[in-house]
Amino acid sequence: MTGLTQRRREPGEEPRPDDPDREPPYLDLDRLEARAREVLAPPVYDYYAGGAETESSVQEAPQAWRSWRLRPRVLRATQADLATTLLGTPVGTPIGIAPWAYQGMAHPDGELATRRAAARVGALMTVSTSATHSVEEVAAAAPDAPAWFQLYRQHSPEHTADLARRAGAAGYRALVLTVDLPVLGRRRRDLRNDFALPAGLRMANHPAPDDRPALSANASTSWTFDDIARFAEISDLPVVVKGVLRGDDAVACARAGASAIWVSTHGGRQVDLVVPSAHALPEVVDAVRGEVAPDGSDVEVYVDGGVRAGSDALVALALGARAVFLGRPTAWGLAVGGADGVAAVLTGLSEELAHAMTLCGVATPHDATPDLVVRAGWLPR
Ligand SMILES: Cc1cc2nc3c(=O)[nH]c(=O)nc-3n(C[C@H](O)[C@H](O)[C@H](O)COP(=O)(O)O)c2cc1C
Ligand SMILES: CCCCCCC(=O)C(=O)O
Repeated sequence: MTGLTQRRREPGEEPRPDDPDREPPYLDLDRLEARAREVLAPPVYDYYAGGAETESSVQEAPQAWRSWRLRPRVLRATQADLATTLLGTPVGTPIGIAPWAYQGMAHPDGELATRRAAARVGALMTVSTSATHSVEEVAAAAPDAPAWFQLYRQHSPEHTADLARRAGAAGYRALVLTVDLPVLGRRRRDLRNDFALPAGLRMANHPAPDDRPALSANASTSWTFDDIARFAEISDLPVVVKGVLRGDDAVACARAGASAIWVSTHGGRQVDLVVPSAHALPEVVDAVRGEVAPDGSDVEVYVDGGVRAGSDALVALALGARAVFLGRPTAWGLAVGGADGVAAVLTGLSEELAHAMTLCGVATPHDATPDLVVRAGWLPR
């Protein structure tokens, strides 16, 4: 729309959908989510956005990062470099992609697009068991880029073990056991919508991929501590345990053979009123200090949940996370812009993190130490 027919926009007014200068707002994640909501079918949007029960944990997660304050170091003339290693694998940024299911609902290329985006920006992607492309198809989308495979226990033990083996054979660098889903959380939006995978999409790693399973609150996916060493052996991969929120559990996982602990509330989709990741992280980091992974290196700690800005990520690194993972922001990027959208979200937040690091006198992720943060005394703990 150009020329005389175009009404001048008021300051702060959103461009209309047919406005050609309507660039996707990749750096404003609330607006990006609003844009994704326009393009997604309502039950799909609800599935991605929603959480357990009242969703207070979904709301609280980003706020919890903001209950910390940064203490900048000055006079350091710092040029930030985001490169680091995760379980020995070099990555270009400590901001990675958390596993999230059914990406084909957001974009026809689904996980393939996300994987290509991660490869383009040097970020690590974790691929969900509940993917709409198979473990091998996603690996082949960017064969040289590092990725991890997230494993859910399947009804048949043989099928679960087979998936672990296939992940190893397809070149994934770690197996992520998600332990916070012994049963599915009570997600009121999905119950109300009777949510199921839309026709035409398949659960590609499922034994009967053309089933259209509804998310069932009764499907038990419990792991035990014994599974940690067992799956490391089956796959020949290091095991990351995802969904840990307590120091005692973190130590028990490390002693059972985990190479890394991933602090997560599953995006507030499992337990409502759960302690936010931003507050659980220090306890877990303290607890695993001195714990040794099977290869003799230190047990690493990662975190996700409500990370929406570079400063949130810097707080997480300062509290001891080696990497920070994004869930929903990458879903909104995929829905709005496919691989370009995911890459833009990752690049935007990584640039913000580098900027925050420079402003705080932090040269590398390893230089983000606990003295850099303090709890904001005037906010509820
Ligand atoms: C739509 C959706 C699907 C998810 N699917 C999985 C999954 O298949 N496996 C898993 O371990 N976690 C899953 N998660 C949890 C994410 O890995 C991650 O913990 C969470 O999204 C991080 O919070 P954030 O969305 O606020 O960034 C899912 C999260 C969302 C939003
Ligand atoms: C019975 C397992 C379904 C898991 C679906 C994916 C997931 O983790 C989610 O949060 O949704």
